[in-house]
Amino acid sequence: MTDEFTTEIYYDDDADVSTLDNETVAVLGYGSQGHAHALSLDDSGVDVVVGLHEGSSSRDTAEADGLTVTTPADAAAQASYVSVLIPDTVQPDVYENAIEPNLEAGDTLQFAHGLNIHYNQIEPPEDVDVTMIAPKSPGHLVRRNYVNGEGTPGLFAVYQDTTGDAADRALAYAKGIGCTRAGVIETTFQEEVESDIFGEQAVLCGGVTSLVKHGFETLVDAGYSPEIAYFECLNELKLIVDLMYEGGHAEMWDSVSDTAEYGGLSRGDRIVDETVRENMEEVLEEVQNGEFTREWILENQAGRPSYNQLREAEKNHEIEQVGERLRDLFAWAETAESEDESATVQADD
Ligand SMILES: NC(=O)C1=CN([C@@H]2O[C@H](COP(=O)(O)OP(=O)(O)OC[C@H]3O[C@@H](n4cnc5c(N)ncnc54)[C@H](OP(=O)(O)O)[C@@H]3O)[C@@H](O)[C@H]2O)C=CC1
Ligand SMILES: CC[C@](O)(C(C)=O)C(=O)O
Ligand SMILES: [Mg+2]
Ligand SMILES: [Mg+2]
Repeated sequence: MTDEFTTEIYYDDDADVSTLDNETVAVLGYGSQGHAHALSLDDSGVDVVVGLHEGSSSRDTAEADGLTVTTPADAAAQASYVSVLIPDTVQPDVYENAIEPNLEAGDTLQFAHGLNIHYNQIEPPEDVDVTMIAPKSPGHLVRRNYVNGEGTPGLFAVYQDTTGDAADRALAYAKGIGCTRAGVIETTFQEEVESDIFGEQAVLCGGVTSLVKHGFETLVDAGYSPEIAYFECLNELKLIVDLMYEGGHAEMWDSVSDTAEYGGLSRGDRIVDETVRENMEEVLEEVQNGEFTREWILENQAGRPSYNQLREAEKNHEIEQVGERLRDLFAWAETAESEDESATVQADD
């Protein structure tokens, strides 16, 4: 733990996986986060049971990975610690039908994202602990980092502590999936939800793909080749972001040419200008006042018409076609794939 920051950060020395020695952890879902948590907890010596609905396509994979799989209701009944790692939109229904009837006093109900608790879609009984361990990473990288002996930063929050042990148990879980190797930051459900949804919309997923597409389209419309535009606006972005990840903006500015540095510093704010900042503030407000979540719930109730349309348009964008062809041609794709396979092989071992 350190007191140099505005919030607590917990590391390996602050957590003890053996806190979970007498518990069974039910991991509900075996998707992006679910497979990573279940496999890493299992490797860390925690007793894990995976809960998947009848007919689930993930069932064979989880069983082939050597895990015990049962239904969500049965997993919740067996466990004293229930980690809810199914899509946010199905959680309220699964909670009502499979989890809530099987919760006992003193159990832990845990999330990797606080949406359903914060926006009151799930209202747990008062006699259970409610916690959150939210890795700040896509699940597949959480697992890859764990297998490689590295850690993934995560957020940690306690919403309800009836046992008095909620924090110790959640930190034990965080250690079991490798998060305390990198650092786990204490927060609240509200802060996690609002910052996470804003971040994925404005910067990480929505903002960056939109920036990339606008850059790509600007070059292609001006007559440059789509392949050049792909390398310039998408492929090289990873390499630039890798430098920012390692040493902040300074390391990136240091590594690029003076021409790029002057051009970027003098032009960047013209591209992402004050109107973008105003748009970001609007998007944040829609998250804070619940408008986005209401829209998302209604979208699901209607069968996801807009979501499907947006996905289709994204899939059909020229940059995706060009990228698919280019990635097939180049050696680095093979290297990345074989690295992934070796991580999976080790994970399966
Ligand atoms: N994706 C990420 O990296 C991150 C996700 N989170 C949070 O983690 C949670 C899980 O997200 P994510 O990992 O993306 O989820 P996924 O979409 O990857 O979860 C899919 C899994 O859930 C199963 N599933 C789907 N519906 C049901 C159901 N009705 N009952 C039981 N199992 C079901 C699927 O089974 P099948 O496909 O076989 O039907 C599959 O195993 C969410 O709260 C999310 O916000 C937090 C941080 C990052
Ligand atoms: C950035 C998207 C994310 O918030 C994540 C991987 O952290 C998610 O919800 O998947
Ligand atoms: Mg996130
Ligand atoms: Mg998210």
